[in-house]
Amino acid sequence: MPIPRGDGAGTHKSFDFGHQKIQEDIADSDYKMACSNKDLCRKEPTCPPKCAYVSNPYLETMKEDVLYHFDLGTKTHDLPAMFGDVKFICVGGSSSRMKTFSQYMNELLGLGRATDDIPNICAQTDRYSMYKVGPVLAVSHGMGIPSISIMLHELFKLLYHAKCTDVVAFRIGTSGGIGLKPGTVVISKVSVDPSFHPHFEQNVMGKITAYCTELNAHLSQELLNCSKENNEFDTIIGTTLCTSDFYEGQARLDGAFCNYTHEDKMKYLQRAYDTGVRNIEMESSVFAAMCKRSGLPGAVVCVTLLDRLQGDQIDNSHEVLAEYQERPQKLVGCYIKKVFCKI
Ligand SMILES: O=P(O)(O)O[C@H]1O[C@H](CO)[C@@H](O)[C@H]1O
Ligand SMILES: O=c1cc[nH]c(=O)[nH]1
Repeated sequence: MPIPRGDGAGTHKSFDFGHQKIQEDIADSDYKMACSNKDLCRKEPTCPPKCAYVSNPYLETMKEDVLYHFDLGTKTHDLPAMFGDVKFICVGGSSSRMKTFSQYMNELLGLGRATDDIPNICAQTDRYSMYKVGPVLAVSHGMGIPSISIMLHELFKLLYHAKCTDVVAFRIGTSGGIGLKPGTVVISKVSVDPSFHPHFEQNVMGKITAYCTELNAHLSQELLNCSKENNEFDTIIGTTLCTSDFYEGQARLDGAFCNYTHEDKMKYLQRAYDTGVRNIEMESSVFAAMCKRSGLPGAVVCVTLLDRLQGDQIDNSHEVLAEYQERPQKLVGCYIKKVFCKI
C-alpha cells in the first residue's frame, strides 16, 4: 500500500537502523509536521511505489529523458548501472569543493586515497560537476535558488531512473553568521524567507504555492552528535535565512547599490536573530522544500565565514576559508561513515 505523498513521503525500504529511523521520520512524523500547517499541506495524488523521489505522471510516458544540464540521459547512459548504489547525495555551490569532498570521502570510506583523481561525470557540460565514490554522489549547484532548483530536478530524476533506494541528501555550504564566532557550523532546523516565514514560495504559471522548509530533525541531531564526538569546532542547530541575493538581499552595505542605512541593516539582522536565525545563505529553502516533496531526508550544514553583526566583507585568508569549508564536510563525512560501516 503506497504512502500518500503529502509533499514528502517515502516508499523506501531501510537498509540500516540509522536510515530506518530517518525513513520512518519522513513517512510519519515529518509528514505530520509538514501538514500541521494547513497552508503548506496540499494532498498530492497517491503515487505508485515506482515513482519514489519524483511525482510526475508524465515521466512514465516519456520514451527518453535527457538530463540536459548533467549531459546524461536514459537512452545514452545506463543510469541504474552508474548510480543504482547511491545512498548519499551531497551538494554544494562550488565545483572544486565537491571534488575535494569526493576525494575526502574516498579515503574516509577506505575506497582509495584523498589524492586519487576522481573524474567529473558531467565533464561534457560546465553547468554542474558530479563526482561519485562508492555510495556517495557529490554534485555542485552554483549560486542561488534557480541554479540549485534546476540541478535538484535532474538529480531526483536521476535517482528515479537509476532505481535508487534509501537515499539521504545533504547541502554542504558556506554562509554568513549572525552573532556567532566565524567558523561556527550551523545545521539548519528550518529555512526561512526574508520575511522570516518558514516556507518556500514557488510561482508556477502565475500561481504561488508555498512549500514547507523544515529539515529532517533526526538527521540534524545525528550530525550534531558527530560534531560532539569530533569536538573540533563549534556546531549548533538553528534557523537559516535564505535570500535570493548576496548583497542587498542580505542587508549588506557593500554592494553596488544601497538605499538603506547602517541602522536599518542592524535592526533587520537583530530581528532575524530574535526570530532564531543564526545564518544566511542562498539555497536552503528550495533544497528543504524539494527534499520534502521527494521524500528524501535532507540536512543543510553550512559554516559561517563571518559574523554579519560585525561587518559585511569576507576578508579572511584563503587558508582560513579553506579550513572553514572543510568543517561541514567533516560532519557529513562522519555521519556517512557511521552508516556506511553498517551496510
Ligand atoms: O558556499 P555555497 O554552497 O556556494 O553557498 C553560499 O555561498 C554563495 C555566496 O557566496 C551562495 O551560494 C551561498 O548560499
Ligand atoms: O555572508 C555570506 C557568506 C556566504 N554566503 C552567503 O550567502 N552569505
